[in-house]
Amino acid sequence: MHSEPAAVGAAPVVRLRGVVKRYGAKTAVDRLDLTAGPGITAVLGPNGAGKSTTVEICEGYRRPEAGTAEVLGLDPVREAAALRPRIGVMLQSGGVYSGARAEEMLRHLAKLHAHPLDVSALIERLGLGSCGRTPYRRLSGGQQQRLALALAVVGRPELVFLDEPTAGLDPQARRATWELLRELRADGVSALLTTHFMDEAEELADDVAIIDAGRVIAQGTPEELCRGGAENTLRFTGRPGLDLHSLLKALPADSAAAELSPGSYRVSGKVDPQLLATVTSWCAQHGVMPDRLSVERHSLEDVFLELTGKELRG
Ligand SMILES: Nc1ncnc2c1ncn2[C@@H]1O[C@H](COP(=O)(O)OP(=O)(O)OP(=O)(O)O)[C@@H](O)[C@H]1O
Repeated sequence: MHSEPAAVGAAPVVRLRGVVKRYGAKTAVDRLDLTAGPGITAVLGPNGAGKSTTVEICEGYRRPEAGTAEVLGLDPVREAAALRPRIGVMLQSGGVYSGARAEEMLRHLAKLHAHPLDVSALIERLGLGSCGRTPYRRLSGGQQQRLALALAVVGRPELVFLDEPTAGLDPQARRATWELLRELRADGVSALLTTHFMDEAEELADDVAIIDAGRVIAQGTPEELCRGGAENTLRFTGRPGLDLHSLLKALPADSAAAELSPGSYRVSGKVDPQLLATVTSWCAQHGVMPDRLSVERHSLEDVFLELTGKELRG
């Protein structure tokens, strides 16, 4: 289920090959291959899968023990001086002087770039208007996080790295963050983000890479992953006690049918238009009116669970 990113033919913004990173005896990243094209790439994985380490390697903060890393065609460690002005990094709170005020910091950083975003609009967009003059240390956790995002993008980088950009934000701030990232994408800014939120990946990402135990185990658009990773389910209600052996005889060999509770049926397998037609035609032959007939597509969450055997939050 490994496929190239959405923008086929476009130069990758990130290309990792055989990357290994160990912390003592612990192999955090294990011969990892990842190609991210332009647009938004979400990296999903259970706790401890190696997501942050992978992003830190791309940012040039960690040097891999083996393998190669290329970001915008450059080596993030050896060519850091050339790369830094072209990327944005969302730092955790440690990177900011605690007495600095939000707006001052943004205006200062904007001046260092040739084509910065409009600072006032960015402050407004991220709901930082009321705290523009507040020293950093007095901002709430959510405000500090939104400011970190603003600082990462104000210089209009070609590529921005975001490690769990919306963790801990309220729903409104999450939506505002998504909208900002979509606008930036339309403006040609690419993003590589880690997230624990499936809806974030489904809403935002052009491409999703699922990491487990230090390796990319699946990659594709959310649609590709949902289509390729799992079977779908068809549900209907009818009168209780239908002859499921007879129904199964009409269905392809790899299908299954069950009466979950009296009168509530589930058919699983390769649910395609042909299977749907077979079920409804079998119902017609047996005088059954299939009420509440629905086809449920597997979500990214189902695919993730199936591939990793783990919930997103460990
Ligand atoms: N500085 C470090 N020293 C020792 N071990 C580390 C260090 N940083 C990470 N690890 C270990 O390496 C593995 C991968 O960690 P990493 O933070 O990259 O995973 P992650 O997917 O980002 O996890 P999470 O979702 O919990 O943030 C984990 O087992 C972690 O405990």
